[in-house]
Amino acid sequence: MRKIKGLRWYMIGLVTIGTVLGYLTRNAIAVAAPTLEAQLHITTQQYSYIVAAYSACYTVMQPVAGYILDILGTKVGYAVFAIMWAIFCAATALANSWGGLAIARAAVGAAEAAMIPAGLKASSEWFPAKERSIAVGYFNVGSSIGAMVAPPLVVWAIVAHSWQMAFIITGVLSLIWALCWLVFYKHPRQQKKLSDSERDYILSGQESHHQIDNGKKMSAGQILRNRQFWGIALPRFLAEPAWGTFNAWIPLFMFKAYGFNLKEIAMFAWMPMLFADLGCIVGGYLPPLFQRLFGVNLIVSRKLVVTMGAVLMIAPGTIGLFTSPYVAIALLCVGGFAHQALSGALITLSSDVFGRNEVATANGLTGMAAWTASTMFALVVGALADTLGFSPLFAALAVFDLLGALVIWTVLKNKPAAELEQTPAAPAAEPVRS
Ligand SMILES: O=C[C@H](O)[C@@H](O)[C@@H](O)[C@H](O)C(=O)O
Repeated sequence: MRKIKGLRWYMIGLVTIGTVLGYLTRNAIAVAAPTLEAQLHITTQQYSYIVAAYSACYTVMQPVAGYILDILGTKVGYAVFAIMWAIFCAATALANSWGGLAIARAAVGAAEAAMIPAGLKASSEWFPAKERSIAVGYFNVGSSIGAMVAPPLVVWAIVAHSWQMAFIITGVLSLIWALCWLVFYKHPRQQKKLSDSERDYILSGQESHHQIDNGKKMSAGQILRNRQFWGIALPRFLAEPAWGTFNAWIPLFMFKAYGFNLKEIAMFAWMPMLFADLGCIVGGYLPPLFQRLFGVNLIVSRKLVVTMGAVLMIAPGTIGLFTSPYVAIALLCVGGFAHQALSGALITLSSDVFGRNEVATANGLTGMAAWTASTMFALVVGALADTLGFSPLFAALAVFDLLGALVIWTVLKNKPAAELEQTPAAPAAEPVRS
Protein backbone atom coordinates (compact mmCIF):
# COMPACT_ATOMS: atom_id res chain seq x y z
CA MET A 1 0.00 0.00 0.00
CA ARG A 2 1.33 3.48 -0.88
CA LYS A 3 2.69 5.18 2.21
CA ILE A 4 1.98 8.86 2.95
CA LYS A 5 5.09 10.80 3.97
CA GLY A 6 4.70 12.92 7.11
CA LEU A 7 1.30 11.37 7.84
CA ARG A 8 1.42 12.58 11.47
CA TRP A 9 1.04 16.19 10.28
CA TYR A 10 -2.09 15.25 8.29
CA MET A 11 -3.47 13.62 11.43
CA ILE A 12 -2.93 16.74 13.55
CA GLY A 13 -4.46 18.77 10.71
CA LEU A 14 -7.59 16.62 11.02
CA VAL A 15 -7.63 17.24 14.77
CA THR A 16 -7.20 20.99 14.18
CA ILE A 17 -10.24 21.09 11.90
CA GLY A 18 -12.19 19.44 14.71
CA THR A 19 -11.14 22.20 17.12
CA VAL A 20 -12.06 24.86 14.53
CA LEU A 21 -15.55 23.35 14.20
CA GLY A 22 -15.89 23.00 17.96
CA TYR A 23 -15.19 26.69 18.43
CA LEU A 24 -17.32 27.59 15.41
CA THR A 25 -20.35 25.86 16.94
CA ARG A 26 -19.45 27.30 20.38
CA ASN A 27 -19.24 30.90 19.16
CA ALA A 28 -22.26 30.70 16.82
CA ILE A 29 -24.56 31.55 19.74
CA ALA A 30 -22.63 34.77 20.51
CA VAL A 31 -22.80 35.96 16.91
CA ALA A 32 -26.52 35.09 16.69
CA ALA A 33 -27.32 36.66 20.07
CA PRO A 34 -28.64 40.04 18.83
CA THR A 35 -30.95 38.24 16.36
CA LEU A 36 -32.10 35.74 19.00
CA GLU A 37 -32.83 38.51 21.49
CA ALA A 38 -34.93 40.35 18.87
CA GLN A 39 -36.80 37.40 17.32
CA LEU A 40 -37.34 35.27 20.44
CA HIS A 41 -37.77 38.27 22.76
CA ILE A 42 -34.96 37.16 25.02
CA THR A 43 -33.50 39.46 27.69
CA THR A 44 -29.75 39.83 28.14
CA GLN A 45 -30.03 38.09 31.50
CA GLN A 46 -31.78 35.14 29.83
CA TYR A 47 -28.98 35.14 27.23
CA SER A 48 -26.46 34.93 30.08
CA TYR A 49 -28.28 31.81 31.32
CA ILE A 50 -27.87 30.26 27.85
CA VAL A 51 -24.12 30.99 27.90
CA ALA A 52 -23.85 29.72 31.49
CA ALA A 53 -25.63 26.49 30.52
CA TYR A 54 -22.93 25.82 27.90
CA SER A 55 -20.04 26.74 30.21
CA ALA A 56 -21.33 24.71 33.15
CA CYS A 57 -21.81 21.53 31.09
CA TYR A 58 -18.50 22.03 29.24
CA THR A 59 -16.72 22.47 32.56
CA VAL A 60 -18.10 19.44 34.42
CA MET A 61 -18.08 17.10 31.43
CA GLN A 62 -14.36 17.48 30.56
CA PRO A 63 -13.16 14.77 33.02
CA VAL A 64 -16.13 12.55 32.11
CA ALA A 65 -15.42 12.95 28.41
CA GLY A 66 -11.73 12.35 29.09
CA TYR A 67 -12.51 9.13 30.99
CA ILE A 68 -14.78 7.90 28.15
CA LEU A 69 -12.07 8.73 25.61
CA ASP A 70 -9.52 6.72 27.60
CA ILE A 71 -11.96 3.78 27.69
CA LEU A 72 -13.31 3.89 24.09
CA GLY A 73 -10.07 5.10 22.49
CA THR A 74 -9.40 8.29 20.54
CA LYS A 75 -10.96 7.25 17.22
CA VAL A 76 -14.35 6.01 18.41
CA GLY A 77 -14.50 8.22 21.50
CA TYR A 78 -13.96 11.51 19.71
CA ALA A 79 -16.32 10.49 16.87
CA VAL A 80 -19.13 9.76 19.35
CA PHE A 81 -18.77 13.16 21.03
CA ALA A 82 -18.41 15.05 17.74
CA ILE A 83 -21.53 13.41 16.26
CA MET A 84 -23.42 14.34 19.42
CA TRP A 85 -22.30 17.98 19.31
CA ALA A 86 -23.20 18.14 15.60
CA ILE A 87 -26.73 16.87 16.27
CA PHE A 88 -27.27 19.06 19.33
CA CYS A 89 -25.96 22.10 17.42
CA ALA A 90 -28.39 21.55 14.53
CA ALA A 91 -31.18 20.87 17.06
CA THR A 92 -30.63 24.39 18.42
CA ALA A 93 -32.69 25.48 15.37
CA LEU A 94 -35.76 23.86 16.96
CA ALA A 95 -35.67 26.14 20.02
CA ASN A 96 -38.30 28.87 20.28
CA SER A 97 -37.49 30.19 23.76
CA TRP A 98 -34.46 30.96 25.90
CA GLY A 99 -35.13 27.76 27.81
CA GLY A 100 -35.00 25.68 24.66
CA LEU A 101 -31.79 27.42 23.60
CA ALA A 102 -30.25 26.81 27.04
CA ILE A 103 -31.06 23.07 26.85
CA ALA A 104 -29.59 22.80 23.35
CA ARG A 105 -26.43 24.71 24.25
CA ALA A 106 -25.98 22.71 27.46
CA ALA A 107 -26.02 19.56 25.34
CA VAL A 108 -23.52 21.06 22.89
CA GLY A 109 -21.24 22.06 25.77
CA ALA A 110 -21.40 18.59 27.30
CA ALA A 111 -20.42 16.97 23.99
CA GLU A 112 -17.71 19.53 23.11
CA ALA A 113 -16.01 18.83 26.44
CA ALA A 114 -14.18 16.01 24.65
CA MET A 115 -12.46 18.41 22.25
CA ILE A 116 -9.27 19.27 24.13
CA PRO A 117 -8.75 15.91 25.90
CA ALA A 118 -9.20 14.16 22.54
CA GLY A 119 -6.79 16.54 20.84
CA LEU A 120 -4.16 15.86 23.48
CA LYS A 121 -4.74 12.08 23.34
CA ALA A 122 -4.35 12.12 19.55
CA SER A 123 -1.17 14.24 19.88
CA SER A 124 0.18 11.74 22.42
CA GLU A 125 -0.46 8.85 20.02
CA TRP A 126 0.84 10.41 16.81
CA PHE A 127 3.89 12.40 17.97
CA PRO A 128 7.18 11.74 19.74
CA ALA A 129 7.50 13.60 23.05
CA LYS A 130 9.82 16.23 21.57
CA GLU A 131 7.15 17.24 19.00
CA ARG A 132 4.13 16.88 21.31
CA SER A 133 3.93 20.59 22.20
CA ILE A 134 4.06 21.47 18.49
CA ALA A 135 1.11 19.17 17.81
CA VAL A 136 -0.83 20.66 20.73
CA GLY A 137 -0.09 24.17 19.43
CA TYR A 138 -1.50 23.26 16.04
CA PHE A 139 -4.73 21.70 17.28
CA ASN A 140 -5.20 24.40 19.92
CA VAL A 141 -4.90 27.15 17.30
CA GLY A 142 -8.23 25.83 16.05
CA SER A 143 -9.84 27.50 19.06
CA SER A 144 -8.83 30.97 17.87
CA ILE A 145 -9.47 30.20 14.17
CA GLY A 146 -12.95 28.89 14.96
CA ALA A 147 -13.67 32.02 16.98
CA MET A 148 -12.55 34.16 14.01
CA VAL A 149 -14.52 32.18 11.38
CA ALA A 150 -17.77 32.25 13.36
CA PRO A 151 -18.80 35.90 12.80
CA PRO A 152 -18.66 36.01 8.98
CA LEU A 153 -20.17 32.52 8.51
CA VAL A 154 -22.98 32.92 11.05
CA VAL A 155 -23.86 36.45 9.93
CA TRP A 156 -24.02 35.26 6.30
CA ALA A 157 -26.35 32.36 7.28
CA ILE A 158 -28.63 34.67 9.25
CA VAL A 159 -28.79 37.34 6.54
CA ALA A 160 -29.12 34.88 3.65
CA HIS A 161 -31.51 32.49 5.40
CA SER A 162 -32.32 32.56 9.13
CA TRP A 163 -30.70 32.16 12.55
CA GLN A 164 -31.87 28.56 12.51
CA MET A 165 -29.84 27.95 9.35
CA ALA A 166 -26.68 29.17 11.12
CA PHE A 167 -26.95 26.31 13.63
CA ILE A 168 -27.97 23.77 10.99
CA ILE A 169 -24.96 24.64 8.80
CA THR A 170 -22.45 24.53 11.68
CA GLY A 171 -24.01 21.26 12.86
CA VAL A 172 -23.78 19.67 9.41
CA LEU A 173 -20.16 20.80 9.00
CA SER A 174 -19.36 19.16 12.37
CA LEU A 175 -21.13 15.94 11.31
CA ILE A 176 -19.14 15.78 8.07
CA TRP A 177 -15.92 16.21 10.06
CA ALA A 178 -16.96 13.51 12.55
CA LEU A 179 -17.53 11.04 9.71
CA CYS A 180 -14.15 11.95 8.18
CA TRP A 181 -12.58 11.37 11.62
CA LEU A 182 -14.10 7.90 11.77
CA VAL A 183 -12.77 7.08 8.30
CA PHE A 184 -9.28 8.56 8.51
CA TYR A 185 -8.14 8.48 12.15
CA LYS A 186 -6.32 5.34 13.27
CA HIS A 187 -3.64 4.72 15.91
CA PRO A 188 -0.14 4.70 14.30
CA ARG A 189 0.08 0.98 15.02
CA GLN A 190 -3.03 0.32 12.88
CA GLN A 191 -2.40 2.90 10.16
CA LYS A 192 -1.21 1.00 7.06
CA LYS A 193 -0.50 4.23 5.14
CA LEU A 194 2.18 5.11 7.72
CA SER A 195 5.74 4.28 6.70
CA ASP A 196 7.74 2.00 9.00
CA SER A 197 10.39 4.71 9.43
CA GLU A 198 7.87 7.33 10.54
CA ARG A 199 6.09 4.82 12.82
CA ASP A 200 9.41 4.00 14.47
CA TYR A 201 10.26 7.72 14.77
CA ILE A 202 6.90 8.38 16.46
CA LEU A 203 6.74 5.39 18.82
CA SER A 204 10.43 5.23 19.77
CA GLY A 205 10.30 8.95 20.65
CA GLN A 206 7.58 8.45 23.24
CA GLU A 207 8.09 7.84 26.93
CA SER A 208 7.45 4.36 28.28
CA HIS A 209 4.18 5.56 29.86
CA HIS A 210 2.89 6.02 26.31
CA GLN A 211 4.72 3.17 24.61
CA ILE A 212 3.81 0.36 26.99
CA ASP A 213 0.22 -0.57 27.80
CA ASN A 214 0.61 -2.10 31.24
CA GLY A 215 -3.17 -2.46 31.40
CA LYS A 216 -3.23 -0.16 34.42
CA LYS A 217 -5.34 3.01 34.41
CA MET A 218 -4.98 5.51 37.22
CA SER A 219 -8.41 6.20 38.69
CA ALA A 220 -9.72 9.76 38.97
CA GLY A 221 -9.07 9.49 42.70
CA GLN A 222 -5.46 8.49 42.16
CA ILE A 223 -5.02 11.34 39.67
CA LEU A 224 -6.53 13.85 42.11
CA ARG A 225 -4.28 12.60 44.92
CA ASN A 226 -1.16 12.89 42.77
CA ARG A 227 0.92 16.06 43.18
CA GLN A 228 1.68 16.04 39.47
CA PHE A 229 -1.99 16.69 38.79
CA TRP A 230 -2.01 19.75 41.06
CA GLY A 231 1.23 20.98 39.53
CA ILE A 232 -0.73 21.35 36.27
CA ALA A 233 -4.30 21.98 37.45
CA LEU A 234 -3.46 24.93 39.71
CA PRO A 235 -1.56 26.85 36.99
CA ARG A 236 -4.43 26.10 34.57
CA PHE A 237 -6.93 27.31 37.21
CA LEU A 238 -4.92 30.53 37.51
CA ALA A 239 -4.37 30.97 33.74
CA GLU A 240 -7.78 30.23 32.21
CA PRO A 241 -9.53 33.44 33.39
CA ALA A 242 -7.30 35.31 30.92
CA TRP A 243 -8.67 33.26 28.03
CA GLY A 244 -12.25 33.82 29.09
CA THR A 245 -11.59 37.54 29.53
CA PHE A 246 -9.87 37.95 26.13
CA ASN A 247 -12.68 36.02 24.42
CA ALA A 248 -15.65 37.68 26.07
CA TRP A 249 -14.75 41.16 27.23
CA ILE A 250 -12.37 42.96 24.81
CA PRO A 251 -15.10 44.58 22.61
CA LEU A 252 -16.94 45.85 25.70
CA PHE A 253 -13.65 47.05 27.25
CA MET A 254 -12.77 49.02 24.10
CA PHE A 255 -16.28 50.53 24.06
CA LYS A 256 -16.40 51.44 27.76
CA ALA A 257 -12.77 52.53 28.24
CA TYR A 258 -12.10 54.30 24.94
CA GLY A 259 -15.52 54.90 23.41
CA PHE A 260 -14.82 52.65 20.43
CA ASN A 261 -17.75 52.40 18.01
CA LEU A 262 -18.74 49.18 16.23
CA LYS A 263 -16.55 49.97 13.21
CA GLU A 264 -13.48 50.54 15.43
CA ILE A 265 -14.27 47.38 17.39
CA ALA A 266 -14.49 45.41 14.12
CA MET A 267 -11.15 46.90 13.04
CA PHE A 268 -9.18 46.13 16.20
CA ALA A 269 -10.90 43.72 18.61
CA TRP A 270 -9.90 40.61 16.63
CA MET A 271 -6.15 41.37 16.80
CA PRO A 272 -5.49 39.76 20.23
CA MET A 273 -7.03 36.55 18.82
CA LEU A 274 -4.60 36.64 15.88
CA PHE A 275 -1.70 36.94 18.31
CA ALA A 276 -3.27 34.13 20.35
CA ASP A 277 -2.98 32.01 17.21
CA LEU A 278 0.70 32.97 16.97
CA GLY A 279 1.12 32.10 20.63
CA CYS A 280 -0.30 28.61 20.02
CA ILE A 281 2.09 27.91 17.15
CA VAL A 282 5.25 29.66 18.38
CA GLY A 283 4.62 28.40 21.92
CA GLY A 284 4.58 24.83 20.61
CA TYR A 285 8.02 25.19 19.04
CA LEU A 286 9.62 26.80 22.12
CA PRO A 287 10.05 23.67 24.32
CA PRO A 288 12.22 21.79 21.76
CA LEU A 289 14.11 25.05 21.13
CA PHE A 290 14.71 25.55 24.88
CA GLN A 291 15.85 21.93 25.19
CA ARG A 292 18.44 22.52 22.45
CA LEU A 293 19.49 25.96 23.73
CA PHE A 294 19.61 25.28 27.46
CA GLY A 295 20.02 21.50 27.59
CA VAL A 296 17.01 21.14 29.90
CA ASN A 297 14.71 18.12 30.02
CA LEU A 298 11.23 17.93 28.52
CA ILE A 299 9.21 18.98 31.57
CA VAL A 300 11.57 21.83 32.47
CA SER A 301 11.26 23.13 28.89
CA ARG A 302 7.48 23.35 29.38
CA LYS A 303 7.98 25.15 32.70
CA LEU A 304 10.18 27.72 30.94
CA VAL A 305 7.42 28.42 28.38
CA VAL A 306 4.86 28.84 31.16
CA THR A 307 7.22 31.25 32.93
CA MET A 308 7.87 33.23 29.74
CA GLY A 309 4.11 33.51 29.16
CA ALA A 310 3.51 34.62 32.74
CA VAL A 311 6.13 37.37 32.45
CA LEU A 312 4.66 38.54 29.12
CA MET A 313 1.22 38.70 30.74
CA ILE A 314 2.55 41.67 32.73
CA ALA A 315 2.11 43.67 29.48
CA PRO A 316 -1.72 43.70 29.51
CA GLY A 317 -1.47 44.10 33.27
CA THR A 318 -0.01 47.59 32.68
CA ILE A 319 -2.92 48.79 30.50
CA GLY A 320 -3.99 51.19 33.26
CA LEU A 321 -0.70 53.12 32.89
CA PHE A 322 -1.56 54.26 29.35
CA THR A 323 -4.36 56.37 27.85
CA SER A 324 -4.04 55.36 24.21
CA PRO A 325 -6.51 52.70 22.99
CA TYR A 326 -3.95 51.58 20.43
CA VAL A 327 -1.40 50.90 23.16
CA ALA A 328 -4.12 48.94 24.95
CA ILE A 329 -4.77 46.80 21.85
CA ALA A 330 -1.02 46.22 21.44
CA LEU A 331 -0.71 45.14 25.08
CA LEU A 332 -3.72 42.81 24.68
CA CYS A 333 -2.05 41.29 21.61
CA VAL A 334 0.98 40.49 23.78
CA GLY A 335 -1.45 39.00 26.30
CA GLY A 336 -3.17 36.82 23.69
CA PHE A 337 0.20 35.51 22.51
CA ALA A 338 1.43 34.95 26.06
CA HIS A 339 -1.69 33.15 27.20
CA GLN A 340 -1.92 30.64 24.38
CA ALA A 341 1.83 29.92 24.56
CA LEU A 342 1.64 29.10 28.26
CA SER A 343 -1.71 27.37 27.94
CA GLY A 344 -0.38 25.05 25.22
CA ALA A 345 2.51 24.07 27.50
CA LEU A 346 0.11 23.40 30.39
CA ILE A 347 -2.17 21.25 28.20
CA THR A 348 0.86 19.32 26.90
CA LEU A 349 2.14 18.60 30.42
CA SER A 350 -0.85 16.30 31.11
CA SER A 351 0.60 13.98 28.48
CA ASP A 352 4.17 14.40 29.70
CA VAL A 353 3.31 13.09 33.16
CA PHE A 354 0.22 10.88 32.72
CA GLY A 355 0.17 7.66 30.73
CA ARG A 356 -1.76 6.48 27.69
CA ASN A 357 -4.61 4.98 29.75
CA GLU A 358 -5.42 8.10 31.76
CA VAL A 359 -4.05 11.05 29.78
CA ALA A 360 -7.49 12.27 28.63
CA THR A 361 -9.01 11.82 32.09
CA ALA A 362 -6.19 13.82 33.67
CA ASN A 363 -6.39 16.55 31.03
CA GLY A 364 -10.17 16.70 31.46
CA LEU A 365 -9.75 17.19 35.19
CA THR A 366 -7.24 20.04 34.67
CA GLY A 367 -9.64 21.53 32.10
CA MET A 368 -12.47 21.41 34.65
CA ALA A 369 -10.26 23.34 37.08
CA ALA A 370 -9.43 25.84 34.34
CA TRP A 371 -13.01 26.47 33.32
CA THR A 372 -14.23 26.68 36.91
CA ALA A 373 -11.84 29.60 37.44
CA SER A 374 -12.76 31.16 34.11
CA THR A 375 -16.47 31.08 34.98
CA MET A 376 -15.82 32.51 38.45
CA PHE A 377 -13.65 35.32 37.06
CA ALA A 378 -16.29 36.21 34.45
CA LEU A 379 -18.71 36.85 37.32
CA VAL A 380 -16.05 39.01 39.05
CA VAL A 381 -15.53 41.04 35.86
CA GLY A 382 -19.28 41.50 35.50
CA ALA A 383 -19.55 42.69 39.09
CA LEU A 384 -16.51 44.99 39.22
CA ALA A 385 -15.77 46.25 35.68
CA ASP A 386 -18.16 49.19 35.91
CA THR A 387 -16.92 50.30 39.31
CA LEU A 388 -13.22 49.34 39.31
CA GLY A 389 -12.65 49.52 35.56
CA PHE A 390 -10.91 46.80 33.54
CA SER A 391 -7.29 47.78 34.26
CA PRO A 392 -7.11 46.25 37.76
CA LEU A 393 -8.72 43.08 36.35
CA PHE A 394 -6.06 42.78 33.64
CA ALA A 395 -3.41 43.35 36.34
CA ALA A 396 -4.98 40.52 38.36
CA LEU A 397 -4.64 38.18 35.37
CA ALA A 398 -0.90 38.89 35.29
CA VAL A 399 -0.58 38.18 39.01
CA PHE A 400 -2.51 34.91 38.57
CA ASP A 401 -0.12 33.72 35.85
CA LEU A 402 2.99 34.65 37.87
CA LEU A 403 1.55 32.67 40.79
CA GLY A 404 0.88 29.80 38.38
CA ALA A 405 4.51 29.86 37.27
CA LEU A 406 5.60 29.73 40.92
CA VAL A 407 3.35 26.72 41.49
CA ILE A 408 4.63 24.85 38.47
CA TRP A 409 8.28 25.21 39.62
CA THR A 410 7.53 24.25 43.22
CA VAL A 411 4.86 21.55 42.87
CA LEU A 412 5.43 19.77 39.56
CA LYS A 413 8.29 17.28 39.67
CA ASN A 414 10.20 16.34 36.53
CA LYS A 415 8.89 12.76 36.41
CA PRO A 416 5.85 10.70 35.36
CA ALA A 417 2.94 10.71 37.81
CA ALA A 418 3.07 6.91 38.03
CA GLU A 419 6.49 7.09 39.68
CA LEU A 420 4.90 9.03 42.53
CA GLU A 421 2.10 6.47 42.68
CA GLN A 422 4.24 3.53 43.73
CA THR A 423 3.28 2.68 47.24
CA PRO A 424 6.21 3.69 49.45
CA ALA A 425 8.49 0.81 50.31
CA ALA A 426 7.33 -1.02 53.42
CA PRO A 427 9.26 0.33 56.43
CA ALA A 428 12.15 -1.91 57.45
CA ALA A 429 11.02 -4.43 60.02
CA GLU A 430 11.82 -3.38 63.55
CA PRO A 431 14.73 -5.42 64.89
CA VAL A 432 13.41 -7.99 67.30
CA ARG A 433 14.25 -6.67 70.70
CA SER A 434 16.08 -9.27 72.66
O1 LIG B 1 -6.64 28.65 27.62
C1 LIG B 1 -7.20 28.43 26.59
C2 LIG B 1 -6.95 27.22 25.87
O2 LIG B 1 -5.65 27.20 25.37
C3 LIG B 1 -7.98 27.18 24.76
O3 LIG B 1 -7.40 27.25 23.54
C4 LIG B 1 -8.86 25.99 24.90
O4 LIG B 1 -8.10 24.85 25.00
C5 LIG B 1 -9.78 26.13 26.07
O5 LIG B 1 -9.13 25.81 27.26
C6 LIG B 1 -10.96 25.26 25.85
O6 LIG B 1 -11.13 24.29 26.61
O7 LIG B 1 -11.68 25.56 24.91
